[in-house]
Amino acid sequence: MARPKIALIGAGQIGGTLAHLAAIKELGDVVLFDIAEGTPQGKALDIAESGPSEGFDGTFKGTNDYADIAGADVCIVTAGVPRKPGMSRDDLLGINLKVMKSVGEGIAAHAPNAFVICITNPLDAMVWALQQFSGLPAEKVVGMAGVLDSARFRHFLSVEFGVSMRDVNAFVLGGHGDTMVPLARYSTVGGIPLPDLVEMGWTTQEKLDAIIQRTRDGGAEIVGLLKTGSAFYAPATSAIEMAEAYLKDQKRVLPCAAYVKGALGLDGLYVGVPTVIGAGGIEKVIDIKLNKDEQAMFDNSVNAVKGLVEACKGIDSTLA
Ligand SMILES: NC(=O)c1ccc[n+]([C@@H]2O[C@H](COP(=O)([O-])OP(=O)(O)OC[C@H]3O[C@@H](n4cnc5c(N)ncnc54)[C@H](O)[C@@H]3O)[C@@H](O)[C@H]2O)c1
Ligand SMILES: O=C(O)C[C@H](O)C(=O)O
Repeated sequence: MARPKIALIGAGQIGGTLAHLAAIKELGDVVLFDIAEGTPQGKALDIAESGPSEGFDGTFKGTNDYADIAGADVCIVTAGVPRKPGMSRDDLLGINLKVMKSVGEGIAAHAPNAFVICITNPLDAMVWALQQFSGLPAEKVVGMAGVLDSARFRHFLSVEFGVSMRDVNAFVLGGHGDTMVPLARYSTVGGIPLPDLVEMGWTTQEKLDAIIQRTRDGGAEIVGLLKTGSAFYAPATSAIEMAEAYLKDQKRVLPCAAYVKGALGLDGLYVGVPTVIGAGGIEKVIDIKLNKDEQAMFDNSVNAVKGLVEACKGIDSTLA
């Protein structure tokens, strides 16, 4: 059977890391696309030349021509601009919306059957716009954010509790911005929910609150340290986890920015929710039950995302 084809739209920091991870995990043949001439070609060749030592098979092509993504099974989109210190993700909306238009048209023309994972910020609005511009089915177009935000939460918790990250599970829902909703009640260490761990005296509510806030600020913390760009290792790993779930029909339960109509009281919006990813793309949105406080935080986040979607419609009248 032929290897799957993975198209990476954007060959910057995340795009290059995605290509390297896809190579090491032997997920398929990789095409790196970018408007910058030489960058995708150089990264593709560099990664291919690591093959003999690493011992992977697969082909790696860099290109500036959308025709080369033809027939891709998965497209992962990082094309656009990252924020700089002092900026919010939302400040990228105008510039990255234009990028989503050209990327959506490129995917529609050459890879209409692909499972598309958007990473470009501001994430929830950009994945919505990408689905609109490409016209692909909503269950095949999804945004990566919840896996990353939850991984940050899990990492901070594992350090606090002094346990393996493998035994920490966490869910962060809502929009990928300052209003994101880390759900303590649905997050566990060794299967024990965080509120119970506070009651047991293993940590304090103050420490847990600080970890939740650090999770919300996780992207900005890295932007502040790097100064010239944003996180790329953990974002790439998170998107590869989603791509692998699709390619191997793993039925993974992952928090993603999915199109939600009906569940969680939503009437057609891309926002972070628990999903099941398998060969059908987003096969299920889990209609998680929230308590009053959680619902208020989720509603606040939903409203922030709705505001960004309206802003997109104001910029590009074809979206209205
Ligand atoms: N969703 C998340 O959790 C998450 C996490 C990290 C970063 N991001 C976002 O991902 C995006 C990419 O981040 P990065 O660090 O890889 O940035 P980067 O600047 O390193 O790479 C972006 C690449 O996009 C290319 N590009 C620009 N316009 C293009 C177009 N029209 N078509 C094709 N390629 C184009 C650029 O040439 C560049 O190589 C940013 O918007 C960033 O904010 C999101
Ligand atoms: O914070 C950013 O600008 C990038 C990304 O959204 C992240 O969370 O790392």
